[in-house]
Amino acid sequence: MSTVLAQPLPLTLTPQVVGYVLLSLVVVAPLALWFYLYPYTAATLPFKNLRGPEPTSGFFGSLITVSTKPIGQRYASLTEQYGASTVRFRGLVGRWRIMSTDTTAIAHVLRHTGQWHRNEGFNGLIERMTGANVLCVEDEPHRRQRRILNSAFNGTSVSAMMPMFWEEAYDLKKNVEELLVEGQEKGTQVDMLQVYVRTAMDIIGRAGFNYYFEQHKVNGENPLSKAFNDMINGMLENRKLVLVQNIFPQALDLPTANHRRVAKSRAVLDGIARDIVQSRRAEIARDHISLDKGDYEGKDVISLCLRANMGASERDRMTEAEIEGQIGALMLAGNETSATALSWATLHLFENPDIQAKLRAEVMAVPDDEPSVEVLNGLPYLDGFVRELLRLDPPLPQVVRTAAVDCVVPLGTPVQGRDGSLISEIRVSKGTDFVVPISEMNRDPRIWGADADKFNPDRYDGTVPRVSLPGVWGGLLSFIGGPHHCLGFRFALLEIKAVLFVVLRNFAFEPVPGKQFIRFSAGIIQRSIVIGEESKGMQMPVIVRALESE
Ligand code: HEM
Repeated sequence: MSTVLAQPLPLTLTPQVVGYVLLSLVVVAPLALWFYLYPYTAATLPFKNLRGPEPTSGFFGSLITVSTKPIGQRYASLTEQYGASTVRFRGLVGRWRIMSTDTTAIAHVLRHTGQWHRNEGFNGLIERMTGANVLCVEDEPHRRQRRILNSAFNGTSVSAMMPMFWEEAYDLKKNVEELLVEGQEKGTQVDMLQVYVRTAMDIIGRAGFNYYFEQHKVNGENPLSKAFNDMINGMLENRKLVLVQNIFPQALDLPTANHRRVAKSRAVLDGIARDIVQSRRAEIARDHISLDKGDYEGKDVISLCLRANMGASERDRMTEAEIEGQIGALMLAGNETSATALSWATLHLFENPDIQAKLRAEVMAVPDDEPSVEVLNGLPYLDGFVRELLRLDPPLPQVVRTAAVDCVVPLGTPVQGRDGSLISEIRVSKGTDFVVPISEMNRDPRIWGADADKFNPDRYDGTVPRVSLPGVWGGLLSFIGGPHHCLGFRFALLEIKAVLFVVLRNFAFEPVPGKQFIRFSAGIIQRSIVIGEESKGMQMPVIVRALESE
């Protein structure tokens, strides 16, 4: 038995020892981290046989090369260059990404939500802003929340929202009329994106939780929307921090000024959300609202969720905090998406006067100012226009999934590896990102033909045979597919059609001379930026003329 070994080592903090410790912290630790992030992950990469570009930057990997290309062509050059539908490249801080245009691989990743989660940093960001809602939870909590929410977004529930969509669309008409300068026969320049953002917020407030934002009246200064916008700006303003948070979600806990601002706005948002849910619950308890009533009252998403929750077993229910959290989720998911789509619709209208005239003729021929859902959905050219709009300009040009476990992705068409062998499935390790290139798939000439980049609402007349993409709607990926597919896709389609119906019957759109647009996405949404006016952020200036004046 050795008593010597049990003695603690005699360690005196001499300047020399302190020097060694500091040296290891300053030199050895970063070296070890660098070695792990780059040479080690490259050597042990399970899919190193896949082709792909070498990184151009240690921090950004190949992201700069990819993201400086126009949306819709970001990955096409990679697939062309490497002659493969599936390529690998480095993302931020050495993290590996796979990008695939193989429909089997995409369908597999979108369907297998137990293996493929949304990015951890993204989920963390959303949760910090709006709570643990459907936008950022995974696995069992997601299935549970989604089951309750589905009842509010099925065809019947969304059709019942139609009277409210009409009210809001006609409110938009009134607001645009107020913006038009009298006597300007050639029309007035209006930023239609601003108009649509306010309308979409009004719509989501009423349809989502029976709340009146009245954004046009209050100039966007409603307390809830103000707290919400302030929170988003606080979270996204510091772009460097956003990048770091994406890789290290722990950075969300740093006591920065922006994070304090987010916490403050979040407290306001939570307070209002709590009041809203209590009011909806009180209305149901008083049986003030009956779902049998023919009117719109009580059919908002939160009221429907509360009812579905009451009917669910305890295990399947949403918690109080989860229900309140859906308010932020709806504001986040249902505002800019629809508004951006409408602003791109306006661009396609003024860029294609013939299409604008044909579409106007179709909607003008409808005798009713507020047609039924069936009549609206039965307008073939409007339907083709909306499909073409969401094909060419999906508000979310890509989504990214991250492997939650080591797993395998099958390929429909094998690709040739670096060693010349054929790869028919890809083994990936936990933490690998998978990019679903929505825009590229929606514009792929192999699927859509040689004129894939052309805006052509007539391509849906049923005569062109084409491969269907694994999306929930229209054979497109715009609302993606699988258990995380857009919950609000029926809602968005009716909303967009109702607004287009009203604006086309009342206004004509022409381009503002000299203004050219680029499609830009630094984050999630594809925005419209005017070349030379980048500092103004996203906008859609257009010349608007009231039709009665003709
Ligand atoms: C044209 C408009 C819209 C487009 C193109 C769109 C597209 C998408 C896409 C691509 C996703 C998947 C995101 C991901 O998983 O990374 C998504 C999710 C979602 N969308 Fe939409 N969206 C639109 C409008 C709306 C509206 C109006 C609402 C609500 C009223 C809504 C509610 C949601 C929700 C709650 C999710 C999360 C679903 C889940 O993870 O289970 N969206 N949307």
